[in-house]
Amino acid sequence: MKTLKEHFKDKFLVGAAVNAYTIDHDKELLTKHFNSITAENEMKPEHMQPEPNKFTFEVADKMIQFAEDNGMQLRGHTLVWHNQMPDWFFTDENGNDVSREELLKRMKDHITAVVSRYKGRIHAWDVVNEAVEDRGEEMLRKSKWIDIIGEDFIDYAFKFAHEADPDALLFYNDYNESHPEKREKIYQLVKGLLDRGVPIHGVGLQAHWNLYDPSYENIEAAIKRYSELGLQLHVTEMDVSVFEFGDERTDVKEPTKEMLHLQAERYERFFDLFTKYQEHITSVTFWGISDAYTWLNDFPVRGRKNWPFVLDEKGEPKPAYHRIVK
Ligand SMILES: Oc1ccccc1CN[C@@H]1C=C[C@@H](O)[C@H](O)[C@H]1O
Repeated sequence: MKTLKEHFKDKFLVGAAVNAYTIDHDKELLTKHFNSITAENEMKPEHMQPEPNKFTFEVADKMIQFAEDNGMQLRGHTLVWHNQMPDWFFTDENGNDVSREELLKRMKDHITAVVSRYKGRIHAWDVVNEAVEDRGEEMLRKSKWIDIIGEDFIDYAFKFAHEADPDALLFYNDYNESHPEKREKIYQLVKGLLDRGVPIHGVGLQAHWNLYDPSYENIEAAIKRYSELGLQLHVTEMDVSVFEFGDERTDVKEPTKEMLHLQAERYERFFDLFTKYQEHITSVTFWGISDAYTWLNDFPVRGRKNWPFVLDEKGEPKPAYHRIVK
C-alpha cells in the first residue's frame, strides 16, 4: 500500500501539523507519510517572543532541523494573528495601547528576527492569519492590529516578511474560506494586496471541514476563485470533524460506522478536487498526524474527542485513507 506522500508525489506536498511531543513520538509515522510539516503552535508569536526581545527558538530550531534531516519542507505558521499573541505586544509599560509607529516597529522587529533566522530554510510562511471578518459588511475583523495600525497592517506584514527572506513564499491564511460570503472578502483582500504591489504569493485554505459542510460546490468555487489571482494555493490545516460545527454533543465516545463511511466519502471527494486543481494546489497539510491527537478534542467543546484524520489513533489507515490512496 502506498504512503500518502508516495501517492501524491507528482501532485502536491502532503503535510502534517506537529508539536514538541509528536515531532519525537511520531517520527516514524511522520517520515513515512509526509514531506511537509507545520508547527501547530510553537512558531506563533506567543511562543517565539514571549517577552520583549526575548526569543525562544529552541523548539522551532528542532523542527526545522527535523524537516531538513528528513527531506521535508516546513511551513512557517504564523507571524501576524489576533490570537496567541503575547500580552505585552500591544501595550506600553503603563498598560496603554502603544502607538501605530511603535506597533509597526514591534511587528517589523518580530517578523525580521523570526523570518531572517530561517532564511532559505522555511519554504512558505502564513504571514497573516484570519484577518477577514466572517459575516456582515466589514471586510476585516476587529483586532488590536487594525485598531492601532489600521487596515494597512496586512500590507506591512507582507513587506517585512519579504524583506527578511525574499525567496520565501508568503501566504494569507484563513478558515471558512469556502463559504461564499467570506470567499469573496478573502478574494478582494488578496486582489487589493496584489494591486498595491504587496509581495504575496499564495492563499492558505485552512480546510477545517466536517461531515456536512462545506459543500463540494462551494469548495470548488473557492478554489476556482482564488486560482483567478494567479497565486499558489495551499490547503493548510485540513481536518474533517465528525461533528457539524455547533453540534456540542458529548455522548459519542468513538466514531460510528456511519461517521467513518461518510468521512471516507467526503475525503475522497475533497482529494478528487485537490487533484483536479493540482496545477494551483501545491501543498495539502492535515492539522495533525493521526486521530491520536487533534486540536478538535478541545474545540469547540473542551475534552470532547474527535476523529478527523485519515489515520486512526494507532496511526493505521482508516476507511478514508483507502478512498484517497486508490
Ligand atoms: O481559530 C479558529 C476559530 C474558529 C474556527 C476555526 C479556527 C481555526 N484557526 C486555526 C486552528 C487552530 C490553530 O492552531 C491554528 O493556528 C489556527 O489557524
